[in-house]
Amino acid sequence: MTGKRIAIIGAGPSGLAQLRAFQSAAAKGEEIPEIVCFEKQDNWGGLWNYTWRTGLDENGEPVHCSMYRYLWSNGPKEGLEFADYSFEEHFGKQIASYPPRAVLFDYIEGRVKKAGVRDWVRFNTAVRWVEFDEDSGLFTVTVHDHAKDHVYSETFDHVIVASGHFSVPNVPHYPGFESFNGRLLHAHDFRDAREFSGKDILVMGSSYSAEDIGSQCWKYGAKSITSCYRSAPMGFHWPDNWEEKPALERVEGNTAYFIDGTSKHVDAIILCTGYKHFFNFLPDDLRLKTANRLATADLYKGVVWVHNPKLFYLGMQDQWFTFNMFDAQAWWVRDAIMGKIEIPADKETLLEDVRERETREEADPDTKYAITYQGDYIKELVAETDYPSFDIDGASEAFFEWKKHKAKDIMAFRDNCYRSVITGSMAPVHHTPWKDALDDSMESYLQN
Ligand SMILES: Cc1cc2nc3c(=O)[nH]c(=O)nc-3n(C[C@H](O)[C@H](O)[C@H](O)COP(=O)(O)OP(=O)(O)OC[C@H]3O[C@@H](n4cnc5c(N)ncnc54)[C@H](O)[C@@H]3O)c2cc1C
Repeated sequence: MTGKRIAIIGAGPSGLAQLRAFQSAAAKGEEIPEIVCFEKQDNWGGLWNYTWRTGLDENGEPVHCSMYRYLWSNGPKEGLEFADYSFEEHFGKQIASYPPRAVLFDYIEGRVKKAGVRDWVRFNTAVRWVEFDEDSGLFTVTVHDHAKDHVYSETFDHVIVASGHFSVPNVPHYPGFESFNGRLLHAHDFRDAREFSGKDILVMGSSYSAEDIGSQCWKYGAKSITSCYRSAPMGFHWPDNWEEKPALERVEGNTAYFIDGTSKHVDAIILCTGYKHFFNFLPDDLRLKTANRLATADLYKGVVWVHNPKLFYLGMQDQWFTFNMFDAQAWWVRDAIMGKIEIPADKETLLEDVRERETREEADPDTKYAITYQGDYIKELVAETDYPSFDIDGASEAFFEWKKHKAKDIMAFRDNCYRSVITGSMAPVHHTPWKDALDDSMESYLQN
């Protein structure tokens, strides 16, 4: 141990990447700081730690999970595979490209189980407040240990915020919502598509949640899907009983009225209207305020808080890449903390880096460019650490193919398969159960 103490907030994929990064240095005989990871849930995995609960959890904390019962990987697994722990290593064979939620949870967990870092996590422990003291140069982290029902504080040299940003829903209001005669919910609280079987559903929004929740409801028997957009339609070839409309204007009884003058009877409205970056445990001087974008505000190299470089954030970007990007960030943050990477002392230099990233992002909003942009970002970080280098352009290629396959057949794109850039082997074809089978269990999936 170096004598330093590090607090990690959250044991989702980002926080777990950080644990693995430090453990891999320790495994090479390097002296590492003391690591304490605070996790408010009773298990690790973050959003992938599925719960049926909505609203408050068993401790009275807001439920973190925004995933649903029949959630299957949205992007191809070849775009997110860990470079130091392949799917083949975990499952003993290559698996299909779009696994169900439980399979991805198992994979994420497999690596940290192997690393033996569970003791570094304090479960059922919610971070309540973080403060920085200029004189001592230390952070005080105050937490609530729900198991003991005890609030306590400890000091740390660095804090790494890995608490995610897809849990606090952005909930708009429209006239008539208060007297709507059906079910009205945000995607954060959507759990089981079967609830909407036989119903006319309005899905508000045009991003992944709208696409996927609408598709789920359709596949599990909704009578009709109407989706409405603010800026542009999703533009896929939807089934006959799926209609895209422009923005909602108001609701009266069970009728939704749209700005083009049309209307539709709906039984349920699902708000796929996004999430907020929300950190109620951080004071103004430490709190990230950013839109969901590739170049987050105020983060040097996408991870260092420019106003206090002892504080780091992981996974705060809009996400094309996920697990491998969190790894690239976590390895980089580890090396910055361990003094192997130097963070410029001059704040202006840090801000210049942020501005340069913003300018580059704004130069071309095209999707293909966004994937390349984020791939280049990962390359940049990986080049500075000992994270195993891998074919990031190949991983980007999987995303390009994914976009093409979605455009071709949005309801069956998950039947496609891609080549692993880590092991080089091709994923087997798997026909996802999109019409009849409700079985998304890991056992059933792995039998294919
Ligand atoms: C509906 C949905 C579908 C998705 N599908 C995919 C997909 O198919 N493929 C993909 O790669 N990505 C997907 N994602 C993206 C997802 O963001 C990432 O896969 C990943 O979960 C992000 O990891 P994270 O660790 O940054 O955040 P999270 O997974 O959100 O984990 C954050 C952790 O921090 C903990 N925490 C929060 N606040 C506190 C606190 N105050 N004190 C202590 N602990 C705290 C939480 O309990 C949680 O465990 C999806 C996201 C959503 C919402």
